[in-house]
Amino acid sequence: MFIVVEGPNGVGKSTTVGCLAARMRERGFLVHVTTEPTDTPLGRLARDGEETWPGRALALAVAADRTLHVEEEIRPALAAGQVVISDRYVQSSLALQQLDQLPLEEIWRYNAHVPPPSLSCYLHHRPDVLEQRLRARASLSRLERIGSPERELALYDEVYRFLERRGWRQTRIDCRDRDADTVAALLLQEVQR
Ligand SMILES: Nc1ncnc2c1ncn2[C@@H]1O[C@H](COP(=O)(O)OP(=O)(O)O)[C@@H](O)[C@H]1O
Ligand SMILES: Cc1cn([C@H]2C[C@H](O)[C@@H](COP(=O)(O)OP(=O)(O)O)O2)c(=O)[nH]c1=O
Repeated sequence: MFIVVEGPNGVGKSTTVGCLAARMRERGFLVHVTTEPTDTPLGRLARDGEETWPGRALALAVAADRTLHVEEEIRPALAAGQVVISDRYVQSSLALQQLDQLPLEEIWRYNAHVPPPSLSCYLHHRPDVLEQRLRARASLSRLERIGSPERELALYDEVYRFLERRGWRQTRIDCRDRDADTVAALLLQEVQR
């Protein structure tokens, strides 16, 4: 089982992934948690380049990192019988690289070769709450500065419809008035279904 958690900056992806992993481990699953960009030389290069590179270079670097992530980490963990939960995957590129004016079809071409997850979980929330959370951060990345929670939510909605048409298994969870563990419990129900 390969589960990905997606959504705009500050929506609670990392926190929810932690809660979902804990709930699954309690139920006896072997869980491997991972994140994109990865904590590898290629992933760190993409993170460092985000501030200054042209959008297309960043899109390609992130797609290269994802390709290696699949081959060297995700597939081996799945083959070993682990459940893999990734904080960000293809949807992040389809949404975020559009902030750099790249067309959706071009971003899709860079990512079309990686396997679809068993389930992609899109977390969403009210834009004003996300804005408040971003304001609490010490610094913002370039993409956080040029985008906005409202724009990111609109892009993720568009990407959700785009992937529906391509037959991806997805679920969309409203995080309003739900703590991270409640969101994780809802995700687990979806996973079990
Ligand atoms: N469901 C939730 N309800 C309230 N606060 C949350 C929830 N999920 C996450 N948070 C808080 O929101 C902030 C951003 O969460 P984080 O997991 O870092 O988001 P992301 O990984 O999507 O950027 C953190 O301070 C976290 O504690
Ligand atoms: C996964 C992914 C990340 N990124 C960029 C967005 C962010 O600026 C940067 C780091 O991702 P982010 O999830 O914001 O990392 P963290 O919260 O750990 O700092 O990578 C893309 O541009 N496309 C992608 O597909």
